[in-house]
Amino acid sequence: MTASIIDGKIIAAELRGRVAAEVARVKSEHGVTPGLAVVLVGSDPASEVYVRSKHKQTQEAGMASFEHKLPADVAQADLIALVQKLNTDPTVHGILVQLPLPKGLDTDAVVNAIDPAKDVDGLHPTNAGRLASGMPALSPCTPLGCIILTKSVHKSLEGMNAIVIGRSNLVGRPLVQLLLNENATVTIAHSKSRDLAKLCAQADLVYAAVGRPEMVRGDWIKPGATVIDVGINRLPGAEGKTRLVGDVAYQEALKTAGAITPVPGGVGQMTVACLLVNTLRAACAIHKLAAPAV
Ligand SMILES: NC(=O)C1=CN([C@@H]2O[C@H](COP(=O)(O)OP(=O)(O)OC[C@H]3O[C@@H](n4cnc5c(N)ncnc54)[C@H](OP(=O)(O)O)[C@@H]3O)[C@@H](O)[C@H]2O)C=CC1
Ligand SMILES: Nc1nc(=O)c2c([nH]1)NC[C@@H]1CN(c3ccc(C(=O)N[C@@H](CCC(=O)O)C(=O)O)cc3)C=[N+]21
Repeated sequence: MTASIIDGKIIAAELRGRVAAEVARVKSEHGVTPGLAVVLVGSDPASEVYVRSKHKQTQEAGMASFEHKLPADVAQADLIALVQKLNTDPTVHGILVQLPLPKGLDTDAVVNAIDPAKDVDGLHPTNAGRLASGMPALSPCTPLGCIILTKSVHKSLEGMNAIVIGRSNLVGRPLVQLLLNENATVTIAHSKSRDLAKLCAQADLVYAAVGRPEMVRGDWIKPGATVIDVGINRLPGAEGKTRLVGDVAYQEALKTAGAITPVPGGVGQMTVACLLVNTLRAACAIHKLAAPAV
């Protein structure tokens, strides 16, 4: 069997189209232009890929995009002061602080300083707690994108066996919560899990969010399973360039999976599109408008 390829580019473009239409409506009917502020401290290769596409796509959707680049040795107090300024800036509806932060900065303190109403990454404990309690919340973009991609293959995830490999606050944990909301049966694996291959073999849905290039092998995958590869790993490529690979051995998995996301062109595309969705949602909630139809 050769897996069908889940085209994140197309699915994300459709979603961005719906966001752009709603942004145009909110602007003309209510005079509100949703605005996203991105804070990048120092330089991290994975973060830079993300920042590039975010800026462009935010503007293409008709939103305002603000970028704040700070040096890696910025003082904690100055970073928090910037977040607090963005909290009170009426043109900003979404605040995203790129992670990981350079050593020496207290990530929890920075995330906790973000106004939960503007927390488009869904990282603030208020949003994480609301999601875990089954309440409406701003949820992290990558897990939201994973669910949309899965639903492009399976209308309902009810009763399906899912495995999420990785338990970070940004990806693994919130993805588990969203899968529970879809009534999937979820196994959570991490660096201390035993016999990942055996755990994977039982899963109809495999989510790899580890940060280890091609760790998940083709023969771990149950024939016909849907594989969602979250990993973005940069490896040295031809002619001194770098190439991106996922956490799944793609060529191997193609042979056993029923459907699979490529890297690039899969989950990463959806992360940016869902960030636009969250910014639009935040803007509507802040201005007490009805939730957008996206
Ligand atoms: N496509 C996209 O839009 C995005 C992609 N990413 C990518 O996704 C990947 C994961 O990101 P993120 O969640 O932030 O990473 P983290 O480093 O925060 O978390 C990695 C998780 O993987 C687990 N892990 C590490 N080694 C193993 C192992 N050998 N076996 C099983 N589990 C293991 C860790 O377990 P433990 O908790 O025990 O340490 C941890 O829970 C990265 O490649 C990142 O670049 C991230 C965000 C968005
Ligand atoms: N607070 C915070 N929130 C995040 O969501 C967050 C973060 N920090 N830090 C870095 C990681 C990584 N991440 C990516 C998102 C999209 C692409 C993306 O657009 N990928 C394209 C690749 C484009 C190319 O080829 O260059 C694709 O996969 O098709 C990549 C990486 C979000 N992250």
